[in-house]
Amino acid sequence: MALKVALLGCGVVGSEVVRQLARQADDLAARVGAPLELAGVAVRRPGRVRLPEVDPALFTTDAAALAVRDDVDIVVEVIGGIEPARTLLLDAVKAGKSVVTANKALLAEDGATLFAAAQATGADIYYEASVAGAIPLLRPLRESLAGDRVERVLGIVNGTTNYILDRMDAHGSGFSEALEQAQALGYAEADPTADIEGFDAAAKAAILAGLAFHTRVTAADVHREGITEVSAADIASAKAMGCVVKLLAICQRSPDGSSVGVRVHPAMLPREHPLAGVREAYNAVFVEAASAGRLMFYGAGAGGAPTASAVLGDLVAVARNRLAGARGPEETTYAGLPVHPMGDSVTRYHVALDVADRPGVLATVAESFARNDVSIKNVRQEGHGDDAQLVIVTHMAADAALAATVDDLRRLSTVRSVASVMRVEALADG
Ligand SMILES: NC(=O)C1=CN([C@@H]2O[C@H](COP(=O)(O)OP(=O)(O)OC[C@H]3O[C@@H](n4cnc5c(N)ncnc54)[C@H](O)[C@@H]3O)[C@@H](O)[C@H]2O)C=CC1
Ligand SMILES: N[C@@H](CC=O)C(=O)O
Ligand code: NA
Repeated sequence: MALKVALLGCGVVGSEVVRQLARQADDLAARVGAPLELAGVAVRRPGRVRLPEVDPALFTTDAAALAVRDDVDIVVEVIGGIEPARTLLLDAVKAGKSVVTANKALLAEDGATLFAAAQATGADIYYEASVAGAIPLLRPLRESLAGDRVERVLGIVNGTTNYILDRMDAHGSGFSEALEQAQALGYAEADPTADIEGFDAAAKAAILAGLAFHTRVTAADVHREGITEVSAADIASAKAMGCVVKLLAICQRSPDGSSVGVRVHPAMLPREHPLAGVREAYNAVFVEAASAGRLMFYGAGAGGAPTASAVLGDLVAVARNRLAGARGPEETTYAGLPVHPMGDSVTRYHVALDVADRPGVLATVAESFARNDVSIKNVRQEGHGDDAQLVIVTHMAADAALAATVDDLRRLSTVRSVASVMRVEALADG
């Protein structure tokens, strides 16, 4: 007997899910052990969706009714955002439906409620597409690495911002032009503020940290900075240092293991760093585990077809579970580790200062760093006279110490302005 699938949302990802379901119907049926049949497709404006693969009678604007209909076994949610997606999925789970979703915003805001409801009814919630699109990452973290101790997860998890930064770096494109291209290619969120201000990456970081450290982490716990402040000058400065600028998500245990840090911000990476070569809308994530060592996951992080691949992989998995009367592994949050404040995070920094080119300037600047316990790795001067700029790279320092140093520097009469402050991530301190 066929398993009936309700599709909620039919935009970039949803329409590709429909196409793949139709194209691969026989193979999917063979893999699952039963055909997967669309029970209905919930859309906002039916007249605007042109999909010859779908019987027009299957379109509905009543997502709420479709999600709990008796004949529906599996609900696939690709609407996005918090509401109505949360209510739709909660009702579906309470009605015993298996759920597949790509909605990281919802999972990072209120995954706990959904998972608790799923536990109560024994329903599956799978969400591989929600982080790093097509890349199998969540199931490896949840299942393959369940016997190891993950120490750090670091990566590029937003395709839109990687596309923009890559275009600015490699083609000299302007920010708005590159964003428009990313939107046209189907990479951006419905409101691209979610991408460029780092909300999307922060939601993904929360999901990754939760799985990696067996701890409940929400988007609100994540330190978030987007890329709107990254200027062409920052990118040029990075280039001069042999670096590129990337938006990174970093989830890390504290050295004593008693807390975790979860942050999203632009950072400079040396060009030889494996993440520096991640171009266009690709994503890549390092997972560092005690026994496995360093693993790297790379692939298409955004776009209709790649994301549909992850959705269909989950669909097959929950369908198989359903037929077997089984359930996928649950979220484990037993560790309950606190998320430490950004000030306690430790990394290196690149600081560019517009200064007066006169004797003693370097000494006053160096004193500010020393006073705050931030050790300087190297200093270089660019320009002379009124155009002089000091570019300083530090060794590892706490974020709070660097912030205090920058406050100090702003008060120095010899420093005209702090032109740029950016974190520098490398594989090892040097
Ligand atoms: N586009 C991408 O590359 C990726 C997207 N995702 C996630 O997948 C989800 C969908 O993303 P896209 O397809 O790109 O967005 P989209 O904006 O292209 O599609 C969403 C669709 O849902 C429809 N919709 C809104 N409210 C509805 C309602 N009440 N009932 C029925 N339909 C409704 C909209 O009209 C739209 O067609 C989001 O959660 C997004 O974060 C995840 C990974 C990659
Ligand atoms: N807007 C997101 C889509 C995938 O999650 C991105 O650009 O990465
Ligand atoms: Na994924």
